Amino acid sequence: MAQASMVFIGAGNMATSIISGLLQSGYTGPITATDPDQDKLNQLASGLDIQTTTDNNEGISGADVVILAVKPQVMKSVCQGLVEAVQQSRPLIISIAAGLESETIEQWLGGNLAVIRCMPNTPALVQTGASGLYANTRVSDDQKNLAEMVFNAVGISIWVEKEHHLHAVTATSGSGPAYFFMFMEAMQKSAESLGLSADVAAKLVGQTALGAAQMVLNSGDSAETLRKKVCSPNGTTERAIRSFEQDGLRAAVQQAMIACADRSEEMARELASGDQ
Ligand SMILES: NC(=O)C1=CN([C@@H]2O[C@H](COP(=O)(O)OP(=O)(O)OC[C@H]3O[C@@H](n4cnc5c(N)ncnc54)[C@H](OP(=O)(O)O)[C@@H]3O)[C@@H](O)[C@H]2O)C=CC1
Ligand SMILES: O=C(O)[C@@H]1CCC=N1
Repeated sequence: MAQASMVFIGAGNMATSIISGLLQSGYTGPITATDPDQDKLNQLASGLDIQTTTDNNEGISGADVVILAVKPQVMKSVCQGLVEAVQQSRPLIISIAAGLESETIEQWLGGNLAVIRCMPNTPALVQTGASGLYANTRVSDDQKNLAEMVFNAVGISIWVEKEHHLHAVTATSGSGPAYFFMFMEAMQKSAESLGLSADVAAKLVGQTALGAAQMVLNSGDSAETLRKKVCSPNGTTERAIRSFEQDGLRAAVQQAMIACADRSEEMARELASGDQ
């Protein structure tokens, strides 16, 4: 495993997930995290072999990879504060911000830089993340391998050839965990109203989601085939599935994912024009 020196700018949820995953996967290269909040940094670093600083420029000094993990709305000012340092050392830049295009980030950092854009998701926290990656033309094969190593440490990663496909990745896996959580919330509430305790409902729903996901990934059958295998003719599942179909579940999912991808595109325009 390549042991590049990495700095995470912004020590929030996603950076914490990725750093934890990297360390658990056996990565021993130097890792630094920066954040304005010293308490947050202390909490992150307790028990972990990483460096921390509240000074972004101090953090990126000597780094091979700079992972931008701040909210999209503060990214411009963060990048502007790093221009001089990155123009001198030219590290690989990886942004995980939703919506924000690689060209915009490259411009904000002064231009002529290798930039990878990544759309990860929160299951990275438990090493079952799914990340979409896009590289601009300045990124070398070694740098691509390094980025893959970072995100494979917290799950799986896939490359997209065209940057606009990241809007679809955002609508699928970036925001996707929230859809499943919502479905699980609804199932838990219904199970409770059918008489189960909250604890039992949560356990059964969580284990069922885990089992279903593992079957989709490992059984070799499609989700459609697996669904049909649960449905006994004129049985209970068939009745439930018919009810979902009648209530328009498929159309509702499609509408929600289109709305998500549209918002991702809208954010890209707003951020590039400085409207946010
Ligand atoms: N959450 C998710 O499911 C996903 C998020 N993303 C993207 O990941 C990025 C990070 O999201 P997330 O981890 O949830 O956000 P968080 O708010 O948890 O983390 C961002 C961190 O950056 C800190 N920060 C703010 N300003 C600066 C600065 N000038 N220099 C250094 N650090 C700073 C924030 O501090 P403070 O809180 O004090 O402002 C915060 O600790 C976002 O761009 C988001 O679009 C991508 C995929 C999924
Ligand atoms: O909601 C958001 O904007 C971020 C990006 C994908 C998941 N969370």
